[in-house]
Amino acid sequence: MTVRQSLLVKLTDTSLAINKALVGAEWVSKSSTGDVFDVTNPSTGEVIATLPDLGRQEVTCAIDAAHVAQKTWAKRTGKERAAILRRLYDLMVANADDLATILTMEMGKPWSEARGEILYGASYVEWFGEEAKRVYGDTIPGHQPDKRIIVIKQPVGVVGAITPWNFPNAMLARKVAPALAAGCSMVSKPAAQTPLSALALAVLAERAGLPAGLFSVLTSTASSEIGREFCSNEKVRKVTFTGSTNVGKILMRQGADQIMKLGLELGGNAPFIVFDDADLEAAVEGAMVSKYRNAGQTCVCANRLYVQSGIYDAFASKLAERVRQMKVGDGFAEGVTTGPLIDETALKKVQEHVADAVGKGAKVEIGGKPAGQGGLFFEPTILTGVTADMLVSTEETFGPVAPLFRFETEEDVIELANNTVFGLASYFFSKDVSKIFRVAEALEYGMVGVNTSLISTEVAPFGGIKQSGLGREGSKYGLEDYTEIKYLCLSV
Ligand SMILES: O=CCCC(=O)O
Repeated sequence: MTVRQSLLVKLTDTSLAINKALVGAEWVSKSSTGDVFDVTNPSTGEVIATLPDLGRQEVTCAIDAAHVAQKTWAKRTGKERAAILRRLYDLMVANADDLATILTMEMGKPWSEARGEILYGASYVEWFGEEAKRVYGDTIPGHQPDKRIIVIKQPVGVVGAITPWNFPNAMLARKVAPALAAGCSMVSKPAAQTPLSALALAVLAERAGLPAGLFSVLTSTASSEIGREFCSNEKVRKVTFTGSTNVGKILMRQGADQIMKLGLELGGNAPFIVFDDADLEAAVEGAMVSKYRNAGQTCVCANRLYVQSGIYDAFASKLAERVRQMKVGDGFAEGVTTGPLIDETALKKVQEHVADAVGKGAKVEIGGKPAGQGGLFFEPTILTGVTADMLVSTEETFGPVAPLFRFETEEDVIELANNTVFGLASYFFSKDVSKIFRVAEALEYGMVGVNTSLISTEVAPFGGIKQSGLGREGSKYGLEDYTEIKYLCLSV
């Protein structure tokens, strides 16, 4: 197993680039089958590491270790758990440059954006470390004179986590941090495209003093096999997953026999609404951040931009002015704002969405095609004259394409925005206070950004309704999702 020189030479601390998987207490360089898989840099297509391709045998080992380790961990005080998480947070910040380099190499996003993700991931570790000391219960006045009722919260136990490639550090950090804070253990399976960031996090967790066995990182291409084991192994008490709605449904079905506790952060189809009375500059800035962050590969990315007739042309032209200044390329190159898409399938989907829209009458204002000389890059794109019969209206594009729909009234746009099975993030821009409350309450979404698209933070509950998922990540609610409520009834 190897990590290639092209990655190692970019690191200050090369021991963060690991070519082994962490199974319980053991770093393993060989799978039981001997299978391996390559990790490639999506900007160059070059192989940067070869890792053991683990299967069911290693998953059960990791779960067994997590089961044993969790019992002791749960007995530690919140303050002790907090101290380890604080050390992990400090290590993540101290090593942010290297962690960002590993992330950009395996995922492609611009290095400064990758560094931002590391700090974002670290913020969850800091937050949940602090919250570890505040897993409060409750007392309830008894229902009979001799009765006293006490509510306590206990860790759910072993958690299986499946995390995505688009935020290889932050999505894992915001699962493992609350799990550990609550007294759970975690067996994680990062996306096969981006396992190196997860392994680096495990190295730092070990350095922070996390007891062995509590946090495994399984490198594998066998996602469905591992998901099935998570859902059917009786030692696992919760499965947390960030990814597609289709896979979320499969996990729900597979977990049914065990009544598995599930945390699901699934697909979105975010509406981004600009009313005539919006602050135009703020709306354009919001669209830039929401639409083009991570080359549009974010579950909370604006997918459908609804712009009211009176401001449509001005918004389209100002947005195009900003998009024209964007630079596509390798995430390590100076001034690059947009990296590659993750793979060929992603590129094909974006091309298909643009071709479908154009075929049905949309106009490409800017972009609209793969960028540069081949590879996985796609030009930041704006489509105008977009209508509800186009694929961009119903499916998540997951690419740097902003389709601008025109609307006339508040009632119309609420209906259009809610006309989807998804309910993750939504955004709107208006200066009218009454309208702000009306629209925010009418949007059927777990998160609503009002005059801002910067909604992701460790202090707020991130999550969706409808087919966008179950549970919340971040905030006090994110910790509660890793606890069980037990009530004690005392006769005195
Ligand atoms: O893609 C999913 C999550 C992105 C975020 O936390 O802002």
